[in-house]
Amino acid sequence: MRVRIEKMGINGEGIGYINKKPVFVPGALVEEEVDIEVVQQFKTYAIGKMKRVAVFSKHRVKPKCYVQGRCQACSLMIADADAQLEYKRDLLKQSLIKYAQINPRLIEPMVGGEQSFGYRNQCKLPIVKNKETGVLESGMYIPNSNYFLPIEHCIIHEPGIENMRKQIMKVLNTYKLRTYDYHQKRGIRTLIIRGFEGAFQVTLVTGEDKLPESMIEELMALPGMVSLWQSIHTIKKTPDIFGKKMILLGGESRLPFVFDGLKLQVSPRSFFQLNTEQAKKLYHTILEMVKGPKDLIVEAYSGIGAISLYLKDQAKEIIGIESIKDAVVNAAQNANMNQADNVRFICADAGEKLTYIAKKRKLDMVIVDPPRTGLDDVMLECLIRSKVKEIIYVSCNPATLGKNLDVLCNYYKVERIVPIDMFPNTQHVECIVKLVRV
Ligand SMILES: C[S@@+](CC[C@H](N)C(=O)[O-])C[C@H]1O[C@@H](n2cnc3c(N)ncnc32)[C@H](O)[C@@H]1O
Repeated sequence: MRVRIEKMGINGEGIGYINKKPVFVPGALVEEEVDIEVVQQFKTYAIGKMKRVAVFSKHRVKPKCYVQGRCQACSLMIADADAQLEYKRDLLKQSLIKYAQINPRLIEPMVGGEQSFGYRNQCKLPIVKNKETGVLESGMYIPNSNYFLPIEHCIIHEPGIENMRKQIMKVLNTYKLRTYDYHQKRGIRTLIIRGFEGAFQVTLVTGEDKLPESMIEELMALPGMVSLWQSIHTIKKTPDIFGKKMILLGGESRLPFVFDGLKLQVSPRSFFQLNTEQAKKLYHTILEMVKGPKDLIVEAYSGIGAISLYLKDQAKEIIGIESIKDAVVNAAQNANMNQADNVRFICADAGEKLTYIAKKRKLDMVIVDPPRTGLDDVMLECLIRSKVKEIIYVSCNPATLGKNLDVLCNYYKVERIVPIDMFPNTQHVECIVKLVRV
């Protein structure tokens, strides 16, 4: 069956129509005509498997990665960089129109980056033993399946991370570690590496294993190893990658780095932006939107406090709220290291704590940077009741952003929408929205 692709979907698939019913075709691009086989039929849509491209998009390029299309992380790698920016802006536009009837003219051009590859400063990869060779391999589970795809080399990770990953895997294999066994609660589950400028923090997520001392020494001797952790994680079905128990195996407990003049440090379980260069543009745009001195700014979902500290000269007082304790401890130390006496951090649920603060204090501005799930009802209710004059909403999910804006736009006017390409080659869309109370 031949289908013309009309637009891109949120997972980076092409969308065409058969008898007005949308068909999602992974691997197809807008303006292409593709021959497909319909492999799944649902009431309101279908899934098509591409057999052949009959008419190619002028933006199609040969993917640089040998597992592109199989690992499914970089679905837009088959398009040139300019087309990717357009597709993502269009995805954002579709969501904001669908959920919140936002005027698309407010959406500015997407801010691209210089680096389309080698930008990711962290990897989180499951480890599985190859049944034929007995070798431990790091890779990815294909979404919605149990199929493990070993990834020898990922061109999205920073080269230093990839180099470290290969060296660590060599050591793990020398010591013949086993893959995690749910019954025995032993073995290795995941390898997490975070790195900045040649310095690395590594976490081995395992069962209740006692790791060999000589292996720890070998890992600590790897060039650039600054901080080595073990995370004991024995819960079977959970989206959490880290376990509750963390053991420092060697080196520093935190990874220090400099971000655009700020001295920062981060613990394994704390969040920090994955694309350092684009994060500078993200923060710079927020700074531009803050516009001048305020009395009180609250940053909800503040991670290690980087946005609050970036804005430290913009307000008499800044309060960050974050639910992960390690991140709050990092943030407080980061404030100290940057002599930011006017910035403090609280460990709490953002919606609940902001509700409490808003009852006592007048808020000039609230910055929210929630996870993909967006703002919950407590936070939305609080923002509406607090009558805060300005909101800056940093979003990594156009769908939840759209749904949240639908509520907020009864009280706020959208002033600017700036999409930033934090994850080139993937379908992920990040953007910043400035809202002003009507
Ligand atoms: C997208 S990150 C933003 C971090 C930070 N703004 C930055 O730029 O580095 C979202 C953060 O929200 C935190 N978080 C998630 N749910 C939360 C909640 N209910 N209350 C407070 N913080 C939460 C996460 O731990 C994470 O650090």
